[in-house]
Amino acid sequence: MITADRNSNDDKFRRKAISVKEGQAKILPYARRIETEYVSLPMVEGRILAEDIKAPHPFPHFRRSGMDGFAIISSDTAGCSTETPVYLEVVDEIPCGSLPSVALSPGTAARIMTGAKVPDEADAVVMFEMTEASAGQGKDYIQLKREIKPGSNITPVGLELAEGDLILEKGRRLSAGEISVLATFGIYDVPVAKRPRVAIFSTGSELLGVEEPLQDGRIRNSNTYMLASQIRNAGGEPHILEAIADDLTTARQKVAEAFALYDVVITTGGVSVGDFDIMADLVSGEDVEMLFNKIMMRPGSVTTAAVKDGKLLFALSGNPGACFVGFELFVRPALGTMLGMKSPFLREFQAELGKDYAKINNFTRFVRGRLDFADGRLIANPAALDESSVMVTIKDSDVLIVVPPSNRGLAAGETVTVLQLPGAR
Ligand SMILES: Nc1nc2c(c(=O)[nH]1)N[C@H]1C(S)=C(S)[C@@H](COP(=O)(O)OP(=O)(O)OC[C@H]3O[C@@H](n4cnc5c(N)ncnc54)[C@H](O)[C@@H]3O)O[C@H]1N2
Ligand code: MOO
Ligand SMILES: [Mg+2]
Repeated sequence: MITADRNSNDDKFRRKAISVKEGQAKILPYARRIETEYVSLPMVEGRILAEDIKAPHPFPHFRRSGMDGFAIISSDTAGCSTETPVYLEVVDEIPCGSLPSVALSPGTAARIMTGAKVPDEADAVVMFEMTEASAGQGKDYIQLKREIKPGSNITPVGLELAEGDLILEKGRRLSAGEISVLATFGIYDVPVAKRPRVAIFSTGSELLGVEEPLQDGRIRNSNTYMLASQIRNAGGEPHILEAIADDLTTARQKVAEAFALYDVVITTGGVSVGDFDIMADLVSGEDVEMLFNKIMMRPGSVTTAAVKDGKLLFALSGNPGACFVGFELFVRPALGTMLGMKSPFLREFQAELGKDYAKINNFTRFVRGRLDFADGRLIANPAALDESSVMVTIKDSDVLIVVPPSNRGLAAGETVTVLQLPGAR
C-alpha cells in the first residue's frame, strides 16, 4: 500500500509568495562564476567568452584590392576622357597572397586580383571592365577613358579594426560573427566559461520512460527532456539522473549525492501541496536553505529554490507549462550569471496584444504567445491553451506575454511587455 506522511510539513501550506524580481534577486548571489576552459575554435559555437579579446593587429593589415583589375597611380588619369584616353604600361602581376615585385612609377600599372596587396606607390584600383588592353613594342598596355579617384577600390589598413581595439567582450555568446573574428585574429584556443553541470531529477510515480508503452493512469516523462534542451540552450551541460520516487528519504539522499557531482540541481514535480509532493520537505531540511517556495506568478507559482553547500537547487513544478516558465525565469538567469553573461535574463520589449485576454489574475501571468508583424506593428498573440498543465503550446511560442495582476483582463490592442524566448521559430 502506498502511504504518505500527511502532516509532515505545515509550512508547505503556509507559503509566502514573492515577486519574480525578488525571487531572481535571491538566487543570483549564489550563481557563482564558473571557471574558464580553452576550447578549439570549431567547437565554440554557443559558448560564452571568458576574457576580453583585443585585436593583435589591424584588420586588414595591408592595403587590399577590392576588385580584379589594375593598380594605378590615379594622377595619371587626370584629364583623361573618351576623346583623350590614357595608356598605362602593365609592369607587374599580383595574384592574391603575393607581394608586388616592381615599384610602380607614373605611367605604369600592375595587374592585381581581389584581395591582393596593392603596391605602395598605387593609390587606386581600376576594375578590368573599365579598361581596354592594347599592346605595342612587345609591351602590354591598358587604355583608360575616365578619370579615377584616389582611393578607388582600395581597402585601407585598419578599416575594420585598429590594433588594440576591443573586438569581443567577455560574456559574449559565440556564434558565426564572433567565430569569424576569432579565426581572423588567429585565436584557435578560445577561453570560454566551463558549462555548468546541471543534474535533472524527475519525480512522480506516474512517470513512464519515453520508450515504455503507454499505461492507463500514467504518462511519459517529457519534462526531463524539455529541461535538458533548455539547459543546453542556456549554456549548461544537462545530466539526466534516475528519476526519484515520491519518497523523502531516498530523494534527500539522491539530491545530496548529486550536489557532490554537479554545479546545479533541478527537480521537476512534487513541489505543490499534494500528499506525495515531497520537495517542500526536502528544501526545509537542516542542511538546505530555502530561498523561496512561492512566486507571485502563473504558471509556476510553486517554483521553489534552495541552496545546499553553496549550490543552487531548483524545484520546478511538474506541470509542463509551469516547469518551462520556471526554468526560463529563474534557472536561465542563474546559469547565465555563472557563465558571466552580461544580460542573463530573457530579452524584454513591448508589443501590442493581438486578442483579448480575459482571464483575471491575482498573480502576474506569463502567457505563452507568438509574435507576428502586421502593418509595421509587433503583435503578440496568446496561445489558445496556456494552462500550467498544457504542454503542447510550448512549441508554438516565441514569447512569454506578461499579463500583470488584474481583475478585468486585457483587451486586444493594449501594449504588453513580452519576454523573448530563445530560438527562432
Ligand atoms: N490543492 C492544491 N493543488 C494544487 C495546487 C494548489 O495550489 N493547491 N497548485 C496546482 C498548480 S498551480 C500546480 S502548477 C501543480 C504543481 O504540481 P507539482 O509541481 O507538485 O507537480 P506534480 O504534482 O508532481 O505534477 C503535476 C502534473 O505534472 C505532471 N508531471 C510531473 N512530472 C512530469 C514530467 N517529468 N513530465 C511530464 N509531466 C509531468 C504530473 O503528472 C501532474 O499531472 O499543482 C496543482 N495542484
Ligand atoms: O501556479 Mo501553478 O504553479 O503553475 O499555476
Ligand atoms: Mg503535486
